[in-house]
Amino acid sequence: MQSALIVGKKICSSLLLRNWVRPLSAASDKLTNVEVNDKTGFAKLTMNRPPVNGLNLDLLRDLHQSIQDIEKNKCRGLILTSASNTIFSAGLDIMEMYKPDQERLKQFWTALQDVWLALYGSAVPTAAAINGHSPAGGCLLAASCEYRVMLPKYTIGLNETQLGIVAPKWFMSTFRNVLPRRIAEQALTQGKMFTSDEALKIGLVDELAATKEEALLKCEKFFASFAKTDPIARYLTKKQLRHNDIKELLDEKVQDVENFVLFVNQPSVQKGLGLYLESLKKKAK
Ligand SMILES: CCCCCCC/C=C/C(=O)SCCNC(=O)CCNC(=O)[C@H](O)C(C)(C)COP(=O)(O)OP(=O)(O)OC[C@H]1O[C@@H](n2cnc3c(N)ncnc32)[C@H](O)[C@@H]1OP(=O)(O)O
Repeated sequence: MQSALIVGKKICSSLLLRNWVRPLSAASDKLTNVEVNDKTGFAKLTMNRPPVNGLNLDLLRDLHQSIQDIEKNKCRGLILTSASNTIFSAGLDIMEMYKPDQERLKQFWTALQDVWLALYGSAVPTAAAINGHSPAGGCLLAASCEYRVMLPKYTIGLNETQLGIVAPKWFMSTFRNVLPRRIAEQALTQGKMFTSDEALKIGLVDELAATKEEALLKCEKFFASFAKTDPIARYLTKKQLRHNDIKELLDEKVQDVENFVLFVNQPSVQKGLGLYLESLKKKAK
């Protein structure tokens, strides 16, 4: 795993946080980066897997570790964002699902479940500064946060049905937690990708911002809105509201992995994924 915790722009060497600092590998190898503002206590968690922040096993494991670290350090807010100028995250790395190694496939799905459980259930207030396109798994991450600020002229949505695949129940509950049920149902069945303006209109994002810096500031302003609330009361309220969604996955975690493995291995699904990958590569040329 290759993520680095940086406090106040420099690697933290205080006694309090010494255990936190995981060994740094070469900068080009880092998949996530955490910077904590030591004045505000807000953590910025940046995904950095070029070109599109495809969520592969390694990035998911890094994300999970970083979320846990932020939580353990009792940061006062977590802002999820991307190092790319145009892509928040392209969602699941389809290469993990196409002609997969079976053991890795299980680990991959388990890692995604763990990231979702940690982010959706986080005790720390969470926000996403969506500074680029955010399809499928990218949208799942953003929607798991409590607040979203998006830059203009990008797209966001759960587009699974357009790929001929079915988003699992917990993807859908995450959407339903943000959107009115009827809009969620239409969007999910159509596999609709929303422009930033459309996303704002339906409430999939809370605000638009002209730049990433402005988006980060707006996320911080959201955290500041909790200044007069008790953090434990705040967390317990969030926990109760999200309890059923979390419990549903926890109760079926192993079965959910089995369902995923079974689904992915179907010849028709493999064929569809292969064609989709080809179309992405053709488009890139
Ligand atoms: C099978 C059972 C499943 C059960 C449920 C699973 C739920 C699934 C959730 C998911 O997240 S599935 C993934 C859905 N994601 C997408 O549909 C996004 C696809 N990508 C795009 O739309 C675009 O790439 C983009 C994100 C809008 C970026 O466009 P841009 O023009 O900037 O870059 P590209 O030239 O298209 O891509 C660069 C490079 O990256 C490859 N790539 C893009 N997305 C993915 C991906 N999701 N997985 C793997 N690889 C991806 C793309 O092919 C290009 O590769 P190269 O040609 O450079 O090798």
